[in-house]
Amino acid sequence: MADRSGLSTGLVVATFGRHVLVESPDGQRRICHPRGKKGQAVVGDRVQWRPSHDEGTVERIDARRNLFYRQDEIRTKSFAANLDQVLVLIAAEPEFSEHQLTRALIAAEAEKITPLIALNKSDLVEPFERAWRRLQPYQHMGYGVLPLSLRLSRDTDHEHLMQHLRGKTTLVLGPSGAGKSTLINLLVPQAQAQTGEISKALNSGKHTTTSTTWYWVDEAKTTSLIDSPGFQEFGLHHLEPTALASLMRDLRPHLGQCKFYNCTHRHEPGCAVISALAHAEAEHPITANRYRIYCDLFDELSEPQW
Ligand SMILES: Nc1nc2c(ncn2[C@@H]2O[C@H](COP(=O)(O)OP(=O)(O)OP(=O)(O)O)[C@@H](O)[C@H]2O)c(=O)[nH]1
Ligand SMILES: [Zn+2]
Repeated sequence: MADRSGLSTGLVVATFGRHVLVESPDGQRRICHPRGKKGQAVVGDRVQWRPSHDEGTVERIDARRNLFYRQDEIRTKSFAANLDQVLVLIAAEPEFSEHQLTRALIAAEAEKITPLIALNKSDLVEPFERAWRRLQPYQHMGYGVLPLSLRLSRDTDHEHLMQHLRGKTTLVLGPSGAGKSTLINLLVPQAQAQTGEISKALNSGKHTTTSTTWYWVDEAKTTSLIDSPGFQEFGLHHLEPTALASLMRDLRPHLGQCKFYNCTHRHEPGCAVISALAHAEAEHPITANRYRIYCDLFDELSEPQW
């Protein structure tokens, strides 16, 4: 419904280039174009839009609770907003990257939302045990790890997943081959149809294919998933390198205990983080892998941005 200024509210459910698909509270969807060069709306944005013919223009983007960036080799770009949760789906096979996992956890921590890790393919017993062991430090840090076998235990997995997802907007992130499509099709059986509809709407408008997409899981529209095909890594460039350690749950307990108040924890004498590295049995251990990832990210965030 339009207000007196002629503006209607809506939710951005897909994006394609600078154009967005906006869903009205009554469920109607239409393509909206940005007004001028103002900020780009992303999936999850609540917007004020104005109809023009059978399309519309986005006039305003409502204040965001949070904003997430994705990154590839070339650039960083905002792509999702107003999330409640990030679900990192990894699997026994292919072997997951701790670097990617850590980036996801840091991106979520920076926005004060709780990430959930799901480890798929528990039917592949040996690789699963290996992967589970690799995740032990993360469980120790307090992250929940949900074991799944989307192939063998669909019904129980469905129930367990829903216990975590119900009532929330969750971004699903997973490296290729972990089972992300399987998971989305399990939770949103009509996902392919929804995507088909979106492509149709876009093709008729001569737009390119959609990237990030919002799916309603339930008819009452209380639970939703966001899928972003090809999405592998969060962009972290909006973070200061000096903020990194406080966003890593294993490093955080050591902060404030280094000799230098502005310690970067990379080479300084009397560094509590470096000293924790040497003591695997400490109350808050730091693994060599996590420390290396910290150093890599510190360097990455210290590089100038173009
Ligand atoms: N063994 C086993 N295989 C599974 C399980 N879940 C999914 N797979 C298989 O893993 C492969 C990848 O699953 P997809 O759902 O296509 O994975 P994806 O993450 O969407 O991968 P991309 O399409 O490459 O992005 C498929 O061959 C699935 O059948 C599981 O629980 N156990
Ligand atoms: Zn230090």
